[in-house]
Formats: sequence, C-alpha cells, structure tokens
Amino acid sequence: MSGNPILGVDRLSMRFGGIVAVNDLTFNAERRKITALIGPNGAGKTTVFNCITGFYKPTSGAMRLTHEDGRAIQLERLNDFRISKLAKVARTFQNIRLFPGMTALENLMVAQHNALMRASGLTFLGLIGAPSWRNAELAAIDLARTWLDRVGLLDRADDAAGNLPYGDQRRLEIARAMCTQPALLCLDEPAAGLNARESAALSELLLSIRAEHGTSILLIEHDMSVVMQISDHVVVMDHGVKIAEGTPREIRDDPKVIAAYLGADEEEAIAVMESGT
Ligand SMILES: Nc1ncnc2c1ncn2[C@@H]1O[C@H](COP(=O)(O)OP(=O)(O)OP(=O)(O)O)[C@@H](O)[C@H]1O
Repeated sequence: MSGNPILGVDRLSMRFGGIVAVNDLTFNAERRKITALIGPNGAGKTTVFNCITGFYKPTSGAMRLTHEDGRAIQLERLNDFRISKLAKVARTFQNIRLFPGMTALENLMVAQHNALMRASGLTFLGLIGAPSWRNAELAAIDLARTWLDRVGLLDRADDAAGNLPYGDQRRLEIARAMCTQPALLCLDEPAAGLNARESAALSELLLSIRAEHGTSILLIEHDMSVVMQISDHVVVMDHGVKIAEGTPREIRDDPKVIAAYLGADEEEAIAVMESGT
C-alpha cells in the first residue's frame, strides 16, 4: 500500500443491544484505489458502510476522510447528509433504491439536487429563470447524460427507472452516485444478481471510474471474480472482526480466510487448499 489513505477507520465498534456487529475494526482505504471489504454473511460489512455513510452512529471508534488538499473530516461527528455534502462520500445499497417512477435521466438529476438548489438561490433564481440557474441546470443535464452514456443507458434516458432490466438498474445506481462527483464511492454488493457477462462489464466500469476520474472505491462484494479482478486491497471480516487484509492473491491463499468462508477449522482449510479444490 502506498500510504495515502482517503479513509482511515480506527477501532470502529458497533453494537446493537447484545450483538457486536463490528468489533474494534481498523483499516485504511487508499486514495484512487479499489478496496474490497469481504466476509461471510453477517460478518458486519454493511454495518461498516452504514457507519461510514452516517446511517448509524458508531458505538465507538473514529473514521477520518482526508481530501486531496489535506482537509480531514471526522465522519463519526456528522450525519448522513453532511457526510455526502462535505466529505463527498456516495453510496449504493444492497437493494436497489432508485426512484422507479422517474426516468433514468430524472434519477440522475435528483442526485444533483444540492448543487441545483445552491444555483437556484434556494428557489428564487430558478423561479425567475436567471441565467446562472439555467447554466447550472444545463450543466446538470450534461453531467447526467455523460454518466448515462458511460453506463450504456443513454438510449434509455427517458424510460422509467423501474422498467429497466435489473442489470441496467444496478449500473444506473452507480451513475447516480457518480453524478454527485464523490471522493469516495461506497458500493454495497454491486454485482448481486448480475450474470457473468454483466459482472465482467461492471468490473470494467469500476476500473475505468478509478482510472479516469481518480475516484477511490470501497466495495462490499460476494462475487469473488469481481473482487479478485479489480481490487487493489482486500479487507476480510468475520463475526465483526478483521481476520486478514492484503492483496487479492494474499487473501485468496490465506488459510484464515478460507476457513471463514468454508466454516471449517484452519487444518481443514489448508487441506482444501493443498488438494487444489
Ligand atoms: N439494525 C440492526 N439491528 C440489530 N442487529 C443488526 C442491525 N444491523 C445489523 N445487525 C446485525 O449485525 C450483524 C452484521 O450484519 P451486517 O448486515 O453488517 O453483515 P454483512 O456482513 O453485511 O452481511 P451480508 O453479507 O449478509 O449482507 C448481523 O448479526 C446482523 O443481524
């Protein structure tokens, strides 16, 4: 790792009554890299996302987002709205959360609500059709169309989001998040429900987002082909704790990781690895 983290998670814990969903978790996500957070069902991955994005207030611990100019923001002190606005953290959800009755283009315009509200002078400039407002609106439409094009949905711009095939809706969610021009893009199982061809296209899209926009990506994903192909760094959780981290290759060969996924003990896992199955 290069040592230029955009996100530093430090001793994060989250309890729900007697359940310790995340227990003393520490890791970094490097700038302009793809960091994957993996682990078996119930490991605590989505809870980590919910803490980073302000949906949950962590029981303890700190999460520092450092912008390119050195400005650091303690995420645990902010609510979700301010995390998205000030820290420029965007996310997608495990279950698609588009506005199904709005068109694909409208979904991407809604994502730019903050910028448009500012440009409208909190409505007044918009009402009188001031040039500054019209320019901002045109820029927002332009950005939305650029992202529709990037995810291959420009020809579906005027279709209701809810009528798009499942894989298209997943890509539209990513486009919507990118319209907020995030510094850190958090994706919760973006490949869920996709077929092999769609998963490969998703991998290409995420690699191009990293390369062309320099966006840092934090990814929860069960599809190991995607994780292995695109991740720069992988953090593995089990039962709320970090059990390993490293490159995809290091993780793939780590007996603790294999054991966690197989639900087997370490000896069994090594036997599985050595048998090459
Ligand atoms: N709001 C909540 N209230 C109570 N328990 C919760 C809550 N959210 C998560 N949990 C519990 O915390 C643990 C971790 O859940 P979490 O959803 O973070 O795991 P995960 O790794 O994302 O799982 P999956 O891969 O299945 O999505 C689970 O035992 C879950 O039941």
